Order: sequence, then C-alpha cells, then structure tokens
Amino acid sequence: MSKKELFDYIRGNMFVSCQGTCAKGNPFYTPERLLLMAKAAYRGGCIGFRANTPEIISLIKRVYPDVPMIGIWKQYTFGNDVYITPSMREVDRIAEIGCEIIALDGTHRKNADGEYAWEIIPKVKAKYPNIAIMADIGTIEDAKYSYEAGADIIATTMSGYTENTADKTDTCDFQLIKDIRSMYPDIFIIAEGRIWTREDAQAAMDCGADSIVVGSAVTDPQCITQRFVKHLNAHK
Ligand SMILES: CC(=O)N[C@H](C=O)[C@@H](O)[C@H](O)[C@H](O)COP(=O)(O)O
Repeated sequence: MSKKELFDYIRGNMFVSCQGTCAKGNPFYTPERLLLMAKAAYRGGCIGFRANTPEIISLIKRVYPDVPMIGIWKQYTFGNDVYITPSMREVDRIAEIGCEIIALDGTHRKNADGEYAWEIIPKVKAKYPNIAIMADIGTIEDAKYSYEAGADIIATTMSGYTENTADKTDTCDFQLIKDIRSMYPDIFIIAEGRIWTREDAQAAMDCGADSIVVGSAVTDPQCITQRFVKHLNAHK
C-alpha cells in the first residue's frame, strides 16, 4: 500500500491504542492480554492499532498482518523526557516488523543522544521511504518543526504531557487540531490523547483531524474506573 492509499484507507476512521498504560501494575499490561484488547477492538471495527514494543507489535502483526499498525517503542532514560521512539535505534527495530506507520516524539526537545526530532525525521524518511512517519507533538511550534522536517502525519499525542503543555483540560486538545489544520491545510492529522467519548471523537474530526487514536477509553479499565471514582468523589 502506498502512503496515499494508506491515508485514503484510514481517513475518517479510528485506531485503537492497545497499551494499558494508566499506571504501573496495570493487570492488563501483558502481551497476551493486550492482544485480546486488539482482537476486541478489531471486532468492534477499528481500522488499525497503535502498540508499544517490538514484542507486542509482532504479536498483533502475526494475527493481523494487513491491518495498519502505528508502531512505537517507548524508552525511558533517566534525566531525559523524550520517550516515544526516541532514536533511530528504536525505529530500526520496529521498522523491520512491518509497521505501516511509525510514531516518534515530535516535540522540540533533545533526546538522550542530544538529537532533535527534526534531525531524526529526515533520516527515517530516507531510510524507510514507504513507512509513514507520525510526529507526536504537543504545540503548534512542534508541529511546524516536524512538518518542515518531513513528517507525514502530525498527531496531538503529547499535548498535555510536556512541561510547556502541562496545563491542559481533561479532553483532547481541539484547539491544537484547529491550529495545525489552519497552518497546514493538507497535512494528515491524527487526534490522539484524552478522547473519551463519541462527542470528543466528532469534535476532533470537526476541528480538522483526519483520523483518531483512542487508547485508555477503550483499553484501560483501571484508568476508566479511576475517572468514575474521581468524579463521584469530587461531587459528594
Ligand atoms: C502521552 C503518552 O505517552 N501517550 C501514549 C502514547 O503512546 C499513550 O500512553 C496514550 O495512551 C495514547 O496516546 C492514547 O491516548 P489516550 O490513552 O489518552 O486515549
């Protein structure tokens, strides 16, 4: 599938992120259980998956070789905040599994090797011309750097999770989607992060997203429960 065919296929549809990342100790965070999540999501009609680590991506790909996969490999380095597919090392490993899309941190921060995403993106593009590069960004400045570096997809994933975006609401960053769309009318935008309801999904599309990724609201019972409990406690 060419990138254009891929984009036509996924436009207007939903990916499910099978990670179960709410907190350490999440009982769903085993490869077998995340595969079950992927199976349920696929039966529900999602167009593709987002998954973390070569092990889990491979497991899902073995069952669904033709279903688009947004592959990531999170690496946490002490003293550095860039963790979503932070360098070419992780890209190389997940590229060989056959991901259609690879997402990497697209924020304007240096990784543990001292490299910015805008330096990594062109190298990934040259090495893997058939894989779509998804830049997980947090601000419109990040979007600009990633776009100019050649990212194929801009995603709102990191909004609310970086120092300069920490003060965000409980829902998806709709304003950021609008800002990206008005600055780049033709870029493929994926809305990701804190999409909890069908209304959120629709709002993301109305703001200019091409496609969405939903994680916790589908695949993280611990996180979903926490939200209910927090709400009830706050309104006692
Ligand atoms: C910030 C960060 O590390 N986000 C991660 C990206 O892979 C995941 O933890 C999220 O679950 C994913 O983005 C989907 O978002 P939500 O679970 O809110 O639907």
